[in-house]
Amino acid sequence: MKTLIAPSILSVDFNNLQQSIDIVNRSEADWLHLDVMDGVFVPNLSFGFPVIDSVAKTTQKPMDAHLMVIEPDKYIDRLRKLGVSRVTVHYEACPHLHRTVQAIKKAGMKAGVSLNPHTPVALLEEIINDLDLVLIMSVNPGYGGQSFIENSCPKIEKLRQLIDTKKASALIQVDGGVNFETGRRLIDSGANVLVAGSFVFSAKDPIDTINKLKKL
Ligand SMILES: O=C(CO)[C@@H](O)[C@H](O)COP(=O)(O)O
Repeated sequence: MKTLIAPSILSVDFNNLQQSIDIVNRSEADWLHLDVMDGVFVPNLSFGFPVIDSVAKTTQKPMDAHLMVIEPDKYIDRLRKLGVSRVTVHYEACPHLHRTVQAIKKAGMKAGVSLNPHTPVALLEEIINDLDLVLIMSVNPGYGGQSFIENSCPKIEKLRQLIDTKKASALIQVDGGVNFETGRRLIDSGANVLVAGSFVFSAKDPIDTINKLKKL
């Protein structure tokens, strides 16, 4: 399948949020990635429903929400009402992960599970067939602009093997430190969806950067 690109707006200038949404709209990006942080699960706050509500009014791309929050179940219904298509929760934040995944799907959205860099893919063995997506964090979540963690490529290879062995259909998404060089290696390791924030929005030509990532 073709690689999907999901630009993250975490590192944009929020004074000019509409300008960033327009960039994504005019590019070949597949999804718009929304990094929601609660200051508890990760040591940073980002944005919540009011911003997602504004974004929803003008984005032409499906919204892909990555919840870096404790108790994500509380937010599923509101995300659905705002028109979010995909919700990804953290394995490390969900003691009843199966219930959370089912709740996202019951609400009519695609369900993803994200793994922090230290969390082994083998922990997904019993739930992989219920998932639409697995998000491998290639940085410790919380901030944009961090360095890519090298172990992410072998980790993706292990996940690809698990998905194939279990005949599952989950997409493999990767987030953190994605650029042309790491993106190429991630795709070679088996990734399907690349999230890129600072690399896109600090580029001279963000639209061209998104389109080139798509062609990797
Ligand atoms: O979820 C996160 C950070 O927790 C990411 O979406 C980052 O925002 C990716 O940023 P870059 O590494 O591409 O700047």
